Parts: sequence; C-alpha cells; structure tokens
Amino acid sequence: MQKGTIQVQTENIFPIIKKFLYSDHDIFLRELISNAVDASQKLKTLSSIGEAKGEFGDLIIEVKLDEEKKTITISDRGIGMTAAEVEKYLNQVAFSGAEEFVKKYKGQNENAIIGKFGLGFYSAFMVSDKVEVFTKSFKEEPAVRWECDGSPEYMLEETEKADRGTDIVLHINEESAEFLDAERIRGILNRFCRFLPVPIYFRHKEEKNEEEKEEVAPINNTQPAWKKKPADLTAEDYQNFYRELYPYNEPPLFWIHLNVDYPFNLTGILYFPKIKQSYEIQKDKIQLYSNQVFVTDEVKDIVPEFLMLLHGVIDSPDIPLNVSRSYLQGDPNVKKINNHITKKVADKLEELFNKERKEFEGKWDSLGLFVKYGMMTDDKFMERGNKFHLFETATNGGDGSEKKFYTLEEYRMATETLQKNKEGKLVILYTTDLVQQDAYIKGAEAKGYVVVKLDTIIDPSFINQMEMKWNEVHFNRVDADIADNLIDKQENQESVLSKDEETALKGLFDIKMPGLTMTVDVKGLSTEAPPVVATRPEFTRRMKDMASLSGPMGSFYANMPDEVTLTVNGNHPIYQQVLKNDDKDTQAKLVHNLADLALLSQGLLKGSNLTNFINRSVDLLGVGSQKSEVGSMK
Ligand SMILES: Nc1ncnc2c1ncn2[C@@H]1O[C@H](COP(=O)(O)OP(=O)(O)OP(=O)(O)O)[C@@H](O)[C@H]1O
Repeated sequence: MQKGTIQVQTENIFPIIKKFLYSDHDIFLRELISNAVDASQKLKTLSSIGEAKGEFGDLIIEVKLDEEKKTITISDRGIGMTAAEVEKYLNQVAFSGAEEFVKKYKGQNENAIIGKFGLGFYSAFMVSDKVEVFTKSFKEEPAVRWECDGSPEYMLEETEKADRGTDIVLHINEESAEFLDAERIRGILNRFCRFLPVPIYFRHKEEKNEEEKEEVAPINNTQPAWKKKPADLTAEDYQNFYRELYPYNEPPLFWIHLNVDYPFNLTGILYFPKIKQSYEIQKDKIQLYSNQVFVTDEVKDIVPEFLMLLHGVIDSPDIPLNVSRSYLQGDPNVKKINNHITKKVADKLEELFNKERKEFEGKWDSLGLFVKYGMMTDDKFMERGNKFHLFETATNGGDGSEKKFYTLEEYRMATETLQKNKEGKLVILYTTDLVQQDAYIKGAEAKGYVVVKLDTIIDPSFINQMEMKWNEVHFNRVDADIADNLIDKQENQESVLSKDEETALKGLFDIKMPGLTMTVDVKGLSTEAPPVVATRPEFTRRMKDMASLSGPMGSFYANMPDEVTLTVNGNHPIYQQVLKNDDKDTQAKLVHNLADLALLSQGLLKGSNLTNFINRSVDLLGVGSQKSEVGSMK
C-alpha cells in the first residue's frame, strides 16, 4: 500500500482562486475591511490582557480612493504584521491567522474576530493587477513591504512606516475600473460595512483640504442596536434603528430582540412591519450579518419561510457563510437557528396576546398574515398559533359594541349550541366580502350565528388547510346556502304549497341562462325570507376560486359556468299570486325576474343576463300598468 499527499501546483490553483472564490467582485472590499477590523480587535484584546503595551490611540480604518493613480488603499491601526507573519499569513493561501488567533486566545472575546478561512485577502486579486502591503507590527520590529502581482511570486522587503498598522494598496486592473468611482465605493461600503465595530472613513482625491477631512463622518454606525443589551434600549431606540434600516417604511408594530450564546451564537432584532394590503408583502427584507459584516439579504434558508415577511437584522458568526448556499439547508446550526427564531416569534406573540390582548387585536390586520402563514407552513408553529390565532367578527353585531375577536376555542364555546352540524362538526361561518354578502351576513346573524371575516389573500388556502389540520371543524361561506341551511342539521320545514304546486313552481323556475348552471329547490321558509335565494355551494365555489389563482389550466376551470342553487321559498305570499296568474307569458317573466333578483344579490347577473333582466323589467312595468288601465275601464 502506498500513502501520500496530493500535490497542488500553485501556478494552476491561484488563477482559480482569483476567479472563482467569490462570484460577486464587490466583496473584495468587505474582505479587506474585515481583516482591518480583525487587526484592530486583536490589538484591543492583546492590550486588555497586557500583551500589547502603551496607548493604541484611535483605531480607525481608512479607505482611500485615488482615481489618478488608480489605487484603493485600506489602512488600519491594528496589530500589523512582522516579516515572519507576512510570510506565514499572506504567503500561505488558506492559512488563517484569524483562526490561529481565536484558538490561542480562546475566552478573550474571540467571537469578535471575523476571519475564518484564510482566503479573504486573495479576493484583492480579483480586482487588482498588483497588491502592495505596508505593515508595521505592534511588536518592536521593522516595517515591511510585500508586493505581489497575482502570480505565485512575491516580493518582501523592509521599509519605512511611521505608524503601527497595515496599508493594503490595490492597483486596480483595467476590467475593474468601475471601482475607481467614489459613488461605487461608497455604495459598497454602505452595503457591507454599515455596522462594523470600528469607525471607517472614506476619502477620495477631491477632498484634499485638511479641514474638510476632519469633518468627514465615519460611514458606519459602530454600535448598532442589535449589539446592545435589550435593557439598555428604549422603544424609541428600536424605532430609530428600524428607520435607519428602512428609511421609507412606516414604523413597525413591534420587535423581538434575539440574543443567544448557546448552543450557537445569534443576535439580532426582528421587526413586525405594518402591512396595509396583503399584496404589499415583501419578502427578503431581513439582513444577515456575520460579526456585524453584511453578508446577504437573501435569508431564504436561514429563517423559516413565513418569517421572511419580517424585517430586521440577524447576526451570527455560526452560519457558514463562505460555503455554497444549497448546503445551508442541511446545516445543523442553521436548523437550530431556524427553530430558535420560530420559537421566539411564537413566544413574543403569545406574550402580547396574553398581556395586551386589546392591542394585539388592534394589530390583527397585519399580524394575522404572519400567524396564518406560519400555521399553514409550520406544524410546530401551528400548535403555538392555535392559542393566539384570532377570528374577527364580520360586524359588531348591530348592538353598537366593537367587533369581537375569538380564538378557535372561544368561537367553539360561543357557537357550540347553534353551529354544530348533524355530524357534530363545528361550522365556522365566514364572509369574504362585507358589502357583497351583507344580506347573507344579516340573515345568519338573525339566526344567532357568528360570522367571521376571512377576506385576505391567504384565507382561501388557510381555510382549506385548517379543515385538514383542525379536528371537527368545517368552514362555510355565509352565502353558501340559505341561512336556515347553513348549518346542515337536517330539520324539515313545513311548506304551505301542495306537492303539485311545488312541482309546478319548480317547473316555472327551470330557466336556462348562459354562464350559469342552476339547480332549483322549493322549500318552505319563513314568510319574511326572500322569495328566492341564490347560493353558491361551498365546495364548487372554492374550487373555482382556487383555480382562478393558478396558471393557464386554472383559468380554464375559472371560466367554467358558475354553479348556483336557487332556493325558492314556497311560503312567500308572492307565489300564491304567481301560480294563479293565467297569463303564461307574464307568469314566466315574473318568475324569471325573481330568479334574476336573487342572482343580482350574489353579483352573478352579468352581461346579456343583466340586459335581459332590465328589458324584461321595463316590459313587466308596462304590461302591469296596461292591464290595470284595462281593468279600470271595465
Ligand atoms: N490588515 C491586516 N492586519 C493584520 N493582519 C492581517 C491583515 N490582513 C490579513 N492579515 C493576516 O492574514 C491572515 C489571512 O487573511 P485572510 O483574509 O486571507 O484570511 P482570514 O481573515 O483569516 O479568513 P477569511 O478567509 O475568512 O477572511 C489573517 O488571518 C491575518 O492574520
């Protein structure tokens, strides 16, 4: 057997690193500034344990753009490197001095160090023909200059440098000329470095004036709210931070401050935004940071799908950032983080619900969306959500009191006696349109039923899913049947019409109308109920609604005729007259009009059907008055 080490040819591997290390070239600046932050943090750590002596002064980082010389220089006042360290850290690709430092100084705030892989520095070659490093260690050793043109050969020599720290000079290559633009650099700094813990100043050639230089403010906020202790923050602080992140948004509803040390490291603030319209929902508003370095705002694999509606910041050094994104889903830390966030969000909602129910109800318009979405997509969250998911009543019940909110349990208690069907299932009555379904809501309320409002974009799917997930619950839209039949209790009603009369009446209502498939049912309802009620069976209506939301096949189904049931109230006095009318033509027209009125109240009378109704009504008015004239002449 033979064992050995695979040989890697640097000449071959170097171009690959340069080209494929990061797909996004902007990140060279993030990597080099992260190194400068690390160098500054290391100095603080060493000084705190007495290994670095003396004053270390202002640990600022400067980014200088020189358009004429075509250079970008990143300078720090951190620990610097000795010649030996340059050899070790910069000449060995994938040897991370950061990792070495973290291991050596475990327990000394090592989480503040960003570097991990020993590759970041090489991203400089993605945009440079040549990279120079001028560095002077905090140790009493001469400064050195390192130079490399991106080939595996480098140059290292002693040099003069007044201050401790490192200057990295990038000689920007031709293809990367875009980075010689001050606004472009400012944009990258704002994106990646906005919350780094060391002040960063951006200077470019135009600001030669020394006085002006003093006035330039750091581009970053070194102490973002999520890094502070919740106890040290007021509501205003949280709101201000939200405004800093999203200057154009309305103030958030509330927020959750995340702060975990174990078993993984996670800080952050998640905000619940105010949502006025469900179509406004924007995903991908959460920003992901690693040690205050911006990483991405595509958090798809890190937060549960339904929580992507939230806004804010998550910061974790434990999320493997440099690895391929598809790997994230399987990463155990990511899974734990996911579960933790879900739990925290549920905790917060439950706490608000228990402690400030009125306020919670007031925010239900926006909150409902998260809660429902969460309950549909995450079974663990559903268990929690059952406690604070609310049904809002359609109306205030006509007694001037406010609208009521019920949890499922409360709804069950309030309606149990009236709203159980013959199978013992609880029937939840809902409306999707307060105006359109007004008559039906009133009808149901008159019977003592509680109608709730489920009118948002996700409610149709929510209803379908909850019927499967909740036991013994059935949803019926309030116009799915006449009020008497909404809860299927199999109670028989007496009709004043004889069997023959019922058959005759049913025959009269056998009307054909384009775009509608009608079923007619003659029943004895109360004399006050309308003469005809049009209802759309829950099941077929739902199918059609769902179909209209989905692709081309969907629109095929959506264009199928509407299915309608006409319930003819045989007890209504009008039929005594209609049945006695000898003028068959007028009789047919009267019946047709009664059917049309019912369809009209369901919004189903359209196009030629509507035109016909109008013409027929005019006709009937004419016939009616003619007849009475004839009568009076007699
Ligand atoms: N500005 C600097 N000051 C002092 N040391 C530095 C500086 N830049 C780089 N180094 C040293 O060079 C090493 C290699 O840097 P590099 O960016 O390649 O890797 P890293 O920061 O360790 O990890 P990552 O690939 O995650 O960025 C660093 O760990 C550090 O020891």
